[in-house]
Amino acid sequence: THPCKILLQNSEGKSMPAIMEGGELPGLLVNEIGGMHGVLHSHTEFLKRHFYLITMKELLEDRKYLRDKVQAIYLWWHKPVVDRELLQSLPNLKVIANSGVGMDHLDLKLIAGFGVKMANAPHAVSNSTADTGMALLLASARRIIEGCRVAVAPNVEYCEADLLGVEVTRATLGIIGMGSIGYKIALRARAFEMNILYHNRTRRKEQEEQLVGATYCGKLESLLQQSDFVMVVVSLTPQTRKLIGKREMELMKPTATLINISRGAVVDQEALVSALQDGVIRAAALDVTYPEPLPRDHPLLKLKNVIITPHLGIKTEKTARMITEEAVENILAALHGLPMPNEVLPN
Ligand SMILES: O=CC(=O)O
Repeated sequence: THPCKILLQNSEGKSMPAIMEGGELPGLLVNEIGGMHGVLHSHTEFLKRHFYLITMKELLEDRKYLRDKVQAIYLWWHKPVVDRELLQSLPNLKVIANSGVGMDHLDLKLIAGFGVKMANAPHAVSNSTADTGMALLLASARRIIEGCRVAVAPNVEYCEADLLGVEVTRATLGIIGMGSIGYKIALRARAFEMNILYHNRTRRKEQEEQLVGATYCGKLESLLQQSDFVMVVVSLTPQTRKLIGKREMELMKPTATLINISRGAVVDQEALVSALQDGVIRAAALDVTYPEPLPRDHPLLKLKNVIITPHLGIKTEKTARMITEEAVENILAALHGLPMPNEVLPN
């Protein structure tokens, strides 16, 4: 057990770890409590067992006292925005914990330059994100959204052939990115008897053994050429920006479906619109786009062969709770000078 788990367990319902001088709880800055961009109301009791909660509004109203008190920030859904001005205004800030795995919204070098540590929450999110990927795959293959529209609009005329979908069982799934989410997708795909290919910077022999029968494609091209479904699961970095562009879509089968559950910018969206309009690929299912949400007049919203969901990836109540627990573990570790379970370093 990580030492922080012990800290958490000890403090559950009992006395809280007193970190600041005089036994005060350390200040934790959050954007707001509840509302559109705030930590969940239902998590505040748990957070308050460990921290003195401070919202951005309170911080801006108070100036000195609260600024000195803040030792940690918990970013809920990318908020508050961490910029130089905020970092400069918090002299005792030691750690920032992010409520998810992707850190592309943060300037990691800038934050590290202030001597502030960072953590993400990779374990909490992997199951629910993999579920979202499979949900999109199945919905697109079996035309669930179109079918639903037909079913609820009683006067719509349709012929059976219009709703013929693609068979998922024993189809080939190409997973781009074999991290913890990619692995969970492969586990699910195995239950659908899918033929699994994956591409990753480095070969993951251990995962291959556990999955039995997942084949490594050192070349992305080879995965794209063979797959009926291509699932994008890599994090967004300068190396993966527009990883899937015109050329990559042209390598895919015309019957193939592209599913993106990572970040919109990993796929070249203009190239995707053309590929879908021209029948270069069959369909796309996207949980992520750029920007989010798309402007109402965006061409992707007019295409019939696209499913778009509003970044639902990690959104279940259980995952949200686990994310907050993982964040608290990381923050407590940093504040106690212990190794953080999920420290993220600038690369
Ligand atoms: O988008 C979700 C995450 O980064 O975990």
